[in-house]
Amino acid sequence: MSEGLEELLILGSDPQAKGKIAKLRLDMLAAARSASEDDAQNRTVVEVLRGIRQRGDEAVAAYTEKFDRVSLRPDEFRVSGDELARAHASMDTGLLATLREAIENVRAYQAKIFLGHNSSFSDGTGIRYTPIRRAGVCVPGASAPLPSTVIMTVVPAQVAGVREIAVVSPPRFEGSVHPVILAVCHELGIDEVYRIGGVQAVGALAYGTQSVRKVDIIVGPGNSWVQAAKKHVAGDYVAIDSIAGPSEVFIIAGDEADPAWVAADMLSQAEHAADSSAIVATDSEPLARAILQQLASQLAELPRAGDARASLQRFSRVIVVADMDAAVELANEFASEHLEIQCGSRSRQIADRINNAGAIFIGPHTPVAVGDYWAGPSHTLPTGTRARFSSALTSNDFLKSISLIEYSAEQLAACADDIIRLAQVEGLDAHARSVSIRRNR
Ligand SMILES: NC(=O)c1ccc[n+]([C@@H]2O[C@H](COP(=O)([O-])OP(=O)(O)OC[C@H]3O[C@@H](n4cnc5c(N)ncnc54)[C@H](O)[C@@H]3O)[C@@H](O)[C@H]2O)c1
Ligand SMILES: N[C@H](CO)Cc1c[nH]c[nH+]1
Ligand SMILES: [Zn+2]
Repeated sequence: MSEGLEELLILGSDPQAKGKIAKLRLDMLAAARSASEDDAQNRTVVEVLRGIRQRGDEAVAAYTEKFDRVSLRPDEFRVSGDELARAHASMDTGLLATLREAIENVRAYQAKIFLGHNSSFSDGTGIRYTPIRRAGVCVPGASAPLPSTVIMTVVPAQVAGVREIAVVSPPRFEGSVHPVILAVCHELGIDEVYRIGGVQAVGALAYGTQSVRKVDIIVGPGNSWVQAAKKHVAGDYVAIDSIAGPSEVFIIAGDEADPAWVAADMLSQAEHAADSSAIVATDSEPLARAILQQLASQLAELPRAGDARASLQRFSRVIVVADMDAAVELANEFASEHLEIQCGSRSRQIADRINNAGAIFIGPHTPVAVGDYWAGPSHTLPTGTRARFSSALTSNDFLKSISLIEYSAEQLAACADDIIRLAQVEGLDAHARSVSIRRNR
């Protein structure tokens, strides 16, 4: 048995297994929901947002100093065009070629699934879609700078036709944003980039300050602070996408799965941050034990082992279930951001039974990294069981629709009595009159 990781194993035959799984889920839920309760994080988020609303730039600078330990004047929030161009010019050409291909994959997929096509029907109804005018995009930069997130958020917005896109990312790289993040922004034609992050950046985008113009929608992943802030401003000040917090993977593995591959995929999400999660459900106890052994040996070789070990200990388990039905039930209950199915030829059939997941990765050759970087669907995905009601970020999230109704005199005459009857039953006489008054014209 692998040293130090035995505690991750939950055997279905253990009388306490149900309790252990329920506790894991509750602990994860509590962490994911913390900002909705009256707790310390919530109080800080409210205080920071109030500061930004009342004092604008001055508060953004003060909280950037406090939380990011970077001192910036408001006229330094925005990254200059020169810095963006320099970052782009100094990018390795091989990396640039790879990024361009990833961008094309995302653009092609987001265009294929785009629903924003106007319709007008012969019955006098129709719908017109318009892109949201101005979007703010959060790009993580504290645990690790994530240039891929620029692609996975900006490209869907561009496909939808969003005219103005402002990117925010914390100033964690020599007081600025990581150059590859800047280079990708430049490559995508984004020239509005701010070296601010966390709650203060979400507040600046939501309310507007002297140097940051208010946006209409804020999207993108981030730590629990960023997501808590998005939740606070949502609906009143701006729209948001989903709550896309600390990364998660749930893996359904059959005895045909390779334990080394399963362990590698667990670690690939566990390394994101100390509050990430990686859970396996398998009907094979020998596989479960082999995965734990692999986890221990691969963890020892991982540069970001600290975060990965912490997230393994907090929110990760290898659960031995009675059969695949039980694994499917657990997967639907955990509603994970990423769901991998490594069950050989049964994988696709099992995938058909999943209702709750941000994205499903089917078969042994589809590690989450394929979606993180390459395939086309956005890697911005709902976490904390919110895949029960939220979805991956897509080009469609940047659309709003306007309903259209245009009746002729004949159409109105044909339904006048019915409308009048419905208005009268609600006691709304003026509604009824607005129809009857048109009758004899
Ligand atoms: N669900 C998804 O789609 C998805 C995609 C990519 C990344 N992620 C996740 O995004 C997260 C990115 O995390 P990150 O660490 O890079 O952070 P981040 O860049 O999202 O946010 C960092 C900011 O949080 C603020 N902050 C940190 N601690 C604070 C505190 N104690 N009080 C007030 N503010 C505080 C600071 O301003 C800091 O700049 C990871 O958990 C990763 O797993 C999720
Ligand atoms: N796995 C993350 C989403 O939870 C996305 C990402 C970016 N870079 C690497 N991975
Ligand atoms: Zn990842």
